[in-house]
Parts: sequence; structure tokens; C-alpha cells
Amino acid sequence: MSSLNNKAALVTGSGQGIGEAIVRRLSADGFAVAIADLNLENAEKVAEDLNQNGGKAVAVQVDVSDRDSVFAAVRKAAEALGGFDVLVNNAGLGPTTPIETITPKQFDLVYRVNVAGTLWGIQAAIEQFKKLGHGGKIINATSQAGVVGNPNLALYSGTKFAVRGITQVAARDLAELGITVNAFAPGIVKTPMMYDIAHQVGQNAGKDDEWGMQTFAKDIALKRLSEPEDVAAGVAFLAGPDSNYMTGQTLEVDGGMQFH
Ligand SMILES: NC(=O)C1=CN([C@@H]2O[C@H](COP(=O)(O)OP(=O)(O)OC[C@H]3O[C@@H](n4cnc5c(N)ncnc54)[C@H](O)[C@@H]3O)[C@@H](O)[C@H]2O)C=CC1
Ligand SMILES: CC(=O)C(C)=O
Repeated sequence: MSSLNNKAALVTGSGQGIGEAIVRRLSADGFAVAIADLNLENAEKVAEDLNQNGGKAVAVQVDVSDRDSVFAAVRKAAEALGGFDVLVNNAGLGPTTPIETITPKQFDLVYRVNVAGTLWGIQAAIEQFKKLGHGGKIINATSQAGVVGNPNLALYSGTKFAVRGITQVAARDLAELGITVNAFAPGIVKTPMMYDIAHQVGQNAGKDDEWGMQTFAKDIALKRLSEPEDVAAGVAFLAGPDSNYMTGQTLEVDGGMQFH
């Protein structure tokens, strides 16, 4: 664990999966971190582990689809960590939804978490950066499915294209405040979310989850599925000083799923 770099970061959805890998990596890079998740128990486990290993971490419960909850979580984290420099809007839901099966209830839930959650996070981060009198970095989770259309992901894909649109507009709107806004686009990452998707795909074909994962993997140039840590490395770059001259961009960390 490196010494603290006097920067603080909050990562939503960091009780497991990609978000957990991100807080672990940022902590190793010297950030004080807030593990913000709907699942407080998981967030507390990650925070405890980081604190026991020389990091500075706090767990906060948040429902990113609820604006008040997001503002409260960011305020609480900034106070507990003694600062606030980076927000990673990572929490997201990714159900497979054949286009004719999408219900209004599913639509509301997935858009409220993936799209509204990103907007509320941006607003809460602006409040803190202004209060603290400095700029900062906002990093949003899009997806390979937010760059190209994939089968059966109409609902999810729409939200992830929206996240890229919000990222580009916010980058322009917030530059004068010294705030950069970028996105990261993972490919097929070994997390509970992706195994849920692979399970459904596998079941539909009468096969197992691993078959489902490998089906998604077939177009990856580097010929392996992504570890959460692969994505965390990209986010660490966006959170650190080496990306200071980047804003409005999507960093695709997908092993080469498409080139454009
Ligand atoms: N796993 C993958 O292959 C890919 C994932 N992504 C994106 O990366 C992000 C993280 O995905 P995974 O780690 O795979 O997901 P995951 O499902 O494994 O973990 C998501 C975390 O977010 C939390 N969460 C869910 N709803 C929440 C809410 N309303 N408020 C706060 N926290 C909430 C969950 O409790 C969980 O800890 C998501 O935005 C996802 O869309 C993008 C491309 C590929
Ligand atoms: C889950 C996801 O983002 C996919 C399949 O691209």
C-alpha cells in the first residue's frame, strides 16, 4: 500500500465487482476512498479490509437512483475522508432484455439507476467541488454496449449510450470549474453482473454459464475475458494526474472488441 496522496475518491457500486476492484486500486495508489453501495454490508467488508491494510476507507450506503441519497452520501464521504477529489459513477444494472419483453417497470428502474444515478452523482460532486473551492474528476461507467449495439441489450445499451452523451456535455459544461468528465467502457468482465447475463444466455441455449461467458468472449482481440482489475487500471489512469488533459472521452478497456 503506498502512502496517502491527499486525494479522496468516492466510487458507487463498490461493494463488489468492478467497483470493488476500483476502490482497491485507488487505495493502493494512495487515495482515501469511500465505498458507496446499496449493499452496506458488502461496502463495510471492503472498507474494513482496506483499513486493515494501511488504507483510509469509509463505507457509505447509497441508492444512486435517489437524488437525496446521493447528495447525502457524497457529503458524508467528503466529511469522513477530509476532502473530495474524484467521483466514480460506477453503479449500474445490466439485465438482458429482448426488445419485445421490456416493461415500463424495468425501464424506470434501469434508467433511474444507470442514467439518473450518473446525473445525481455529477450534481452532488459539483456541490462538493464548489464548496471545497477546487475542481475535480468525474468518471462514469459506460460499456462496450454503450459504444455499439449488442443483441438483447436494448434497455441497457440505451442507458450506456446516454451515459456517454452526458459525459460529453458535462465535460463542456464543467471545464470552466476545473472539472474533467470522462467515461470508461469495459467489455466482458468476470463479475456477478456478467455471470448473471451469461447464465441467461447459456440457459436459453441449454448450456452453462461458462459457455455464456465464452460466447461473449469470441470477439475479443486479446482472446481472454476481462478481470475487474483490468478495468480498475484504466479508471486509475482517469483518476490520476496523467489524464489531466483529457475530458469528454470514453476509455475503452475491452481487450479490443471493436476498433473505430
Ligand atoms: N461486468 C461487465 O462485464 C460490465 C460492466 N459494466 C458496467 O460496470 C459497472 C459495474 O458493473 P459490475 O461490477 O459488473 O456489476 P455488479 O452487479 O457485479 O456490481 C454492481 C454493484 O452496484 C451496486 N448497486 C446496484 N444498484 C445500486 C444502486 N441503486 N445504488 C447503489 N449501488 C447499487 C450493487 O449492490 C453492486 O455492489 C456497471 O455500471 C456496469 O454497467 C460495463 C461493461 C461490462
Ligand atoms: C454487461 C455489458 O456491459 C455488456 C454485455 O457489454
